[in-house]
Amino acid sequence: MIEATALTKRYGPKTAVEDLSFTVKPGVVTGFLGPNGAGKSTTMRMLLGLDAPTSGRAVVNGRSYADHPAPLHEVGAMLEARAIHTGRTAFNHLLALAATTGIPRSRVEEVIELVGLREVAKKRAGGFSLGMGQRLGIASALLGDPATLILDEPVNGLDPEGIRWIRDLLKSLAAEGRTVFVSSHLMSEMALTAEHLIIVGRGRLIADTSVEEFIREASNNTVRVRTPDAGKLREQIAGPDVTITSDEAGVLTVTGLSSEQIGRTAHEHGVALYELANQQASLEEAFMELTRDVVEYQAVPSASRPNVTEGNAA
Ligand SMILES: Nc1ncnc2c1ncn2[C@@H]1O[C@H](COP(=O)(O)OP(=O)(O)OP(=O)(O)O)[C@@H](O)[C@H]1O
Repeated sequence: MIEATALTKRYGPKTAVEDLSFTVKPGVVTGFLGPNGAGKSTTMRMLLGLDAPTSGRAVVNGRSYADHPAPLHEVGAMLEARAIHTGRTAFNHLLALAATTGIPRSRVEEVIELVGLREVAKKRAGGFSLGMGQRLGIASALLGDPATLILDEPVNGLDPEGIRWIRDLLKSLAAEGRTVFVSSHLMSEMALTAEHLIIVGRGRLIADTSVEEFIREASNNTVRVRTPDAGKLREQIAGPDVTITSDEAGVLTVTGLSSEQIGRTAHEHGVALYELANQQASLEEAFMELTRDVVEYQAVPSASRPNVTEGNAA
């Protein structure tokens, strides 16, 4: 379990993280999402005791990282996959890390197997591809068999096979009851990997939601209706919270009503429907919309900001 409470980090005049509170629970993969510069890495560094918060608290399993007697067994982390001794072999790199905390050689062999690096374990890590470097980073994180994993952008730069591998690994680690907290700036990737999402923009919390809920909101009742009676249907479904547009003869795009409500009204008034379909915004679009609002909110003084009702955007 990871808990951030009113976490704030300032670098001089720059506020990287502001009043951020969230909880990451064990058993599911939690995605930490936000555009570049949103404060994800800074938050992760504070969770790992690598950066001191200006104010607020970051604890893992009830204690700050530094207060854990054997932190490698408690929290495994991968912040910069390339932060490795390039002159050493992958095996020796892990062995050196293990030796500092009394982890046996057999565990090194185990994690090498687990991340699929057996073939190249005796090669110098300096010659590794980005994907192999990421695997080695994950092997280091897993070395102490920790209950909590914190990984910063582990899929960055990986090929589709590598991405799928990490996705499956993270899910299986969570299924074992671990806390898995993984950052990304790609909504589409997180939708496939995570069950829960903490979304940040400009250092602040934007959403703390399940992926399921996010997807449901993203598909926020825009319905495409094709009918030979568009004029009549338009009259029947019009209302104060309903927006109806038409870019094509005989086709209406409706927000503010569900497909069930439209279908029922059409039936009651004898309007034939040729098509009635929920339109789902792509997750990436929904994510950009969500984070764009934060940028606008920050950039435009409130007095000149138009009064936008949430959920009514065209
Ligand atoms: N040591 C530092 N000194 C000054 N500003 C910093 C420092 N570290 C981070 N920042 C700033 O704080 C903000 C948040 O950075 P951070 O790296 O945490 O974001 P991020 O969400 O991880 O983004 P990215 O995916 O680009 O790494 C950025 O504007 C960044 O420039």
